[in-house]
Amino acid sequence: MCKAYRSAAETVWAARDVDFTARAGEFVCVYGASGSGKSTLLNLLAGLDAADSGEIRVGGVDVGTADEALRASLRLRTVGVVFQEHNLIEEFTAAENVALPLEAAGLSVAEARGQALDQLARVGLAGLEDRFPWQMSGGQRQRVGVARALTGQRSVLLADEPTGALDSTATKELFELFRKLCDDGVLAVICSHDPRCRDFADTVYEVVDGRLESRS
Ligand SMILES: Nc1ncnc2c1ncn2[C@@H]1O[C@H](COP(=O)(O)OP(=O)(O)OP(=O)(O)O)[C@@H](O)[C@H]1O
Repeated sequence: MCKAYRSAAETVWAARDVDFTARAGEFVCVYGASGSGKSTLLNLLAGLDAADSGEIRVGGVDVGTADEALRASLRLRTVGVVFQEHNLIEEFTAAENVALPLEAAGLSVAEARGQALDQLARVGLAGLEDRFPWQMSGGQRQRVGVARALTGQRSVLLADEPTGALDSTATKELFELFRKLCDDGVLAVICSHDPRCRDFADTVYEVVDGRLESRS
């Protein structure tokens, strides 16, 4: 699979001959220099951007040829994304933030809250459901983001520098959570500059000028 950004002045290869497969339960760590193509890779996997050539299959869906409705459905049912900043809605509690995509998918408020509480317990936040983001630590807020990304039985977790705003202890705890979730069957592709990510991963790649080079 290839992806280039072209302008009159230059062509930047953000993904070059990328060829990889990952399975349910696998923790994939991707690292690389700034500008090497990590975010591009995640955006392509999430169907947020389109490749120039090649095929990307996520959970049986060909992301490349899927129309916007199918890609939106993929993000609602299969793939969840976590970013460096938690992107939670400050006026909503943890449970309301996690329930939001479920209500958008058509669940009743009560059903959505029930599933949100299950997901929050899964990420270690039982008892904190009714706190607002500003009443939680950075690590706890990222866990809410992970719970939201996995609602609706989504099983593929993509994260772009999820520990970028966290201290050392919260960083290690988040990697431990990703490991636990993968042991429960989640496929996680985590882009991280933090070398500790590699200690928890099954598979490690370095992105070098858009190429994915195996490091495990
Ligand atoms: N929309 C765009 N238009 C033009 N070039 C782009 C665009 N998006 C990304 N690029 C270029 O593609 C390359 C890969 O960018 P990408 O954001 O994937 O890198 P990254 O490894 O995630 O970097 P960082 O660690 O700094 O976030 C970079 O050279 C970047 O400048």
